[in-house]
Amino acid sequence: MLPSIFLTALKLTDFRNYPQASLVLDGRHVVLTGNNGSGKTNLIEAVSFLSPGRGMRRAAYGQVVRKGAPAGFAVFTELEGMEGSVAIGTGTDGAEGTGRKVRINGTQAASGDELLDHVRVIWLTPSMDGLFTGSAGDRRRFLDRMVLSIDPAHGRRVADFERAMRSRNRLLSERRMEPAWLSGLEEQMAGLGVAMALARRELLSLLTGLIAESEASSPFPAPEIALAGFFADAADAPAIDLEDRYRAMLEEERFRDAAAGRTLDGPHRSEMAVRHAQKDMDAALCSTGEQKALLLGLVLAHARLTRRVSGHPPVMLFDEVAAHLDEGRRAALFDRIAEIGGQAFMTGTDRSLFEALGADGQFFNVSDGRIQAD
Ligand SMILES: Nc1ncnc2c1ncn2[C@@H]1O[C@H](COP(=O)(O)OP(=O)(O)OP(=O)(O)O)[C@@H](O)[C@H]1O
Repeated sequence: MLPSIFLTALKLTDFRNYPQASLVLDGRHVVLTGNNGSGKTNLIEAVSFLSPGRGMRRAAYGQVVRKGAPAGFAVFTELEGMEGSVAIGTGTDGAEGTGRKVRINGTQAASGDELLDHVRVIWLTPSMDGLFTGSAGDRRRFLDRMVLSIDPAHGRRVADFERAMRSRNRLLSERRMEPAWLSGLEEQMAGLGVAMALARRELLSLLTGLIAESEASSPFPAPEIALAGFFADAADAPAIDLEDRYRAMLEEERFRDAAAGRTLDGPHRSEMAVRHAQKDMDAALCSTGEQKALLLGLVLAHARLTRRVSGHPPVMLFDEVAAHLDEGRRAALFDRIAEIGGQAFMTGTDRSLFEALGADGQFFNVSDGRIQAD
């Protein structure tokens, strides 16, 4: 069994509907039950802040601070395995400003990406239900989050590409067509954009290999995933050729992009195509239940890949997942989680959904922003 990194303490201050909350955890799976609106999702959202970005709800800072709180919020965690602590928040530690700050072992991190050196967090939430039928942007973000777990430099790469693209868009919209300025930005976009596409391709190929390995034993349908949109047809072309091609295209399309007010083609428009392999059908055409099962299969494969690449099982957050599975699939989910080996946080309104976990679960009841061992 690979060494696990798990939360031993979680403390919240003025986070969502929690004025104060404190949990002592012992490494078992954490089960949170309670009525609708009690604060179960809020609690695991706090755990999702242990990954770069804005957490599983992509919430703005102002949304997570408890309504009426005198200052900012704080999320404090202690982790076994990294022997240290991670604190995220602002205001309450006397820090100036309103940005979200990350402190690792008491020292402010230069960027949230540093969290990936310590812990990886993966989640599945009801808001992801429409992933296959929803916007390409959501699928691209999901894909890029998966890439981060195998390649922590990916976040910076995407941010730098987008910054260069915004600068190019600004120049074009203002009709400032100075070739030297535009060429410099397009050069950056070509290098970063191709690196983005290659990192995505690598992730999908690793994930596909892993899904093929475990397909026979999985009760969840195997998703077939591929890159769609820009660079999808690039196959195994060398990076240098792709860069040349993209740079030439950007130069050629300056007037078209100026008219549109934005860069129309590029890896910022790529996304992920998912098919139900056994049915040979686009995931978007599958039934709601089949889509949920496909997504669960994808998230579990990603968890296994993260474990293989980082050397530690990820912390896994399953919001309202158990309630949508029949008894057999629920048991299979618990088995899969046990195989992966990391700490899982699971929510549901009904404690009986989790009875099969037995002594592997640490149970809490959540009621109106208060949490008690159950
Ligand atoms: N910034 C905030 N300040 C105070 N309360 C908030 C804030 N943001 C959200 N809430 C409240 O937190 C409550 C609990 O939300 P949460 O999503 O955690 O519920 P839940 O227990 O997961 O419920 P469900 O079973 O319905 O999904 C909601 O009633 C919401 O109004």
